[in-house]
Amino acid sequence: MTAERRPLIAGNWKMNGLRAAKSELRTVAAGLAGLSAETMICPPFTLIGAFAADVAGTQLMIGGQDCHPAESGAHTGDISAEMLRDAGAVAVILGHSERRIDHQEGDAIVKAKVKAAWRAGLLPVVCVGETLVERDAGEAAAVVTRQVRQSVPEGATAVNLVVAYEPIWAIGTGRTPTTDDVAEVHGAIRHILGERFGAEANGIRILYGGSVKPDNAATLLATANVDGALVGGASLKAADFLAIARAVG
Ligand SMILES: O=C[C@H](O)COP(=O)(O)O
Repeated sequence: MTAERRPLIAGNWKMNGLRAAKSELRTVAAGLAGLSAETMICPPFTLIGAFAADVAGTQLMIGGQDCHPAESGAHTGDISAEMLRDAGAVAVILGHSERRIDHQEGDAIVKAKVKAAWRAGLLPVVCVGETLVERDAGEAAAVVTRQVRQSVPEGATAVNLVVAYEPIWAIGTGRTPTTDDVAEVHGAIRHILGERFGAEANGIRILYGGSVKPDNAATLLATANVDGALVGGASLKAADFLAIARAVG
């Protein structure tokens, strides 16, 4: 991490959480005072409005987990970036591997969604990551580089883009790459961002995600070019999420 990249610890609740989970959110918001990291919780769509109202005035931000590329229209079941913004979200996770796999989302649609996020004034957190087969074939850096090239539109800057590296085989499994492997892939992401966006790339935050827990957070967060974490399971427990946020040096 560098002085020019403020660490971001983001929690992705995925399809978890009912209204009663507000007490967990309040515990998180109340525990953030004095932390150096920015923090964000991305609950399911159904909780965004209530959560955003609840944390107003605190340093905890609320984000969405996906959006449709269009502003409005005949897209049953979808949510636009403008709707997220209207509900109180300030950011949106895009291209998560669970979206890429469950909903067959490719880089082109992710790119269109990033443009939608920018149109609505949301900060996109663009997820990339390799499968275990690709990792074992030595292709992790190449796969992730291609995803960044094809998922991120022209016009990315230090303030309008966050990238999250999430090796698919590390998500929810308790397995993590070695810090050398994380550093290699984050270095590759920084490199392709630099090729495309010049000096702006030095300010773009690159998060690591995949089985981040209180006991491994400090090591992962101290790795070169790791500017924060995208936390799944451990973000559902306020104590664990706060412990991860405190692990930022
Ligand atoms: O978006 C978060 C990731 O998919 C990581 O999930 P996890 O921390 O449960 O492995």
